[in-house]
Amino acid sequence: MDHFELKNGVLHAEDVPLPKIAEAVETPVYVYSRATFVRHARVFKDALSKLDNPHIAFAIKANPNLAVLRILAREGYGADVVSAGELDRALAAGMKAEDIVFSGVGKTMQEMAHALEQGIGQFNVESEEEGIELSTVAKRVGKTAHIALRINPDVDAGTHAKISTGKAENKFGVAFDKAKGIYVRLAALPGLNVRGIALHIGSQLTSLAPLEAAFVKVGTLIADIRSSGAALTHVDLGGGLGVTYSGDDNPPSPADYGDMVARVTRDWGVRLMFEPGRVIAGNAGILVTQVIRVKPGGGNVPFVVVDAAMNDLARPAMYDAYHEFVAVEPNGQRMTAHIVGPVCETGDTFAMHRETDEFVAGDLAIFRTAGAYGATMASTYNSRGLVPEVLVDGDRFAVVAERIKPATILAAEHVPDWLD
Ligand SMILES: Cc1ncc(COP(=O)(O)O)c(C=O)c1O
Ligand SMILES: N[C@@H](CCCC[NH3+])C(=O)O
Repeated sequence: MDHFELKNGVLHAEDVPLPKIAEAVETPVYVYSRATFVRHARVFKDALSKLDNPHIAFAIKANPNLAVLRILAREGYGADVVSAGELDRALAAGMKAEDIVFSGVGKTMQEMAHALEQGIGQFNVESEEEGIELSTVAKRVGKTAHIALRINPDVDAGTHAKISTGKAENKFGVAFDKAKGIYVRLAALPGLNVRGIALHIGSQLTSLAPLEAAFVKVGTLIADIRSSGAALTHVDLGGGLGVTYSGDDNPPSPADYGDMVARVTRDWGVRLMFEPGRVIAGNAGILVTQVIRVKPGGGNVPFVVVDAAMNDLARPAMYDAYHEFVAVEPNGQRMTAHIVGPVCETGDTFAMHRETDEFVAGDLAIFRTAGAYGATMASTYNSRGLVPEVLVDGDRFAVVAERIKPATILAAEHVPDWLD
């Protein structure tokens, strides 16, 4: 259940009719529900209630909007960041530096220094080389870097290849069989407090089995590392829990996930950390769009051309992802159509042969489950603007990210004198 429902035949975000937002802000526009974010944050936290003081760091790559981060900060969430830009957003939203974890294979030394100066809680170090550089930077700025070593458990997460992160051929983490040696060597370096292990095997996981398999491997590694005399007090289990995009999906519930984690980690004696992204944000947002026109297509299946495109919502083009597409004011009739955007790419196709509400030019529609990896992955391809974001709270709403118009982007470009 989310907070985007039909009331008197019109889709609402909480208590706000979507046509009202479309009229005020124009389309396309991302719309978020504060109540849904809060509910998801609490459901996930409750699912971990059997654990002793778990740390939850929202993976802000999923939705870095400042207002969204403020909601989660108020729910006691920290952040998982992958760049200095994300770090600064989390801080700007009111998240405490000590509650922030810095992941990513390509942290630069400047980013490391910046994060240390801010007092960041933990670096999830993804290679021995990175750990050595971090030691150098920590000494230089006179701070201690608390680190977890990200391991690559080489398990198949059973998700789309482009969002799988825990197979040996993926770029993330250090090889499982090298982890103990790297851990022990990094622990001897100055400026580092090597305190734990991190892992994250992939996103949109619809089964707990690969997660459990990876966590069991971590259990053996913990014992192995401790047997060498090294201390290990923290384990970051990452994110990855899937959400429902279509009725055919059946992702595990946060409660089932929490039970599995409690069972597998019972004897670890560590503080557990989590990095959920999609499960918090996915169904807390939609993309509102308007039908530009309906044109005939081959085999009598029409194209419904909408004003949103692959540059606004990249997931269907990148991962063949399914997003439910429904009318804001359904007339009760149905049609089968291809749903496409205006961008000049064949891949700018949201759905083929989709059975959906009947549409004519001018109708409003939404793509559901667009709150995670939606606005944040937008680009300006085809010199289109960046879609605005609106946050709804009960019967009020606010623009929480403005539309960046093509003219603004054009104004940031310059023709050098010597071209004249
Ligand atoms: C290191 C890391 N942590 C957390 C996440 C969040 O994942 P999800 O949105 O699937 O929960 C990701 C993205 O997959 C990630 O790469
Ligand atoms: N962008 C991806 C998820 C990436 C996860 C990052 N490790 C998606 O939309 O599904």
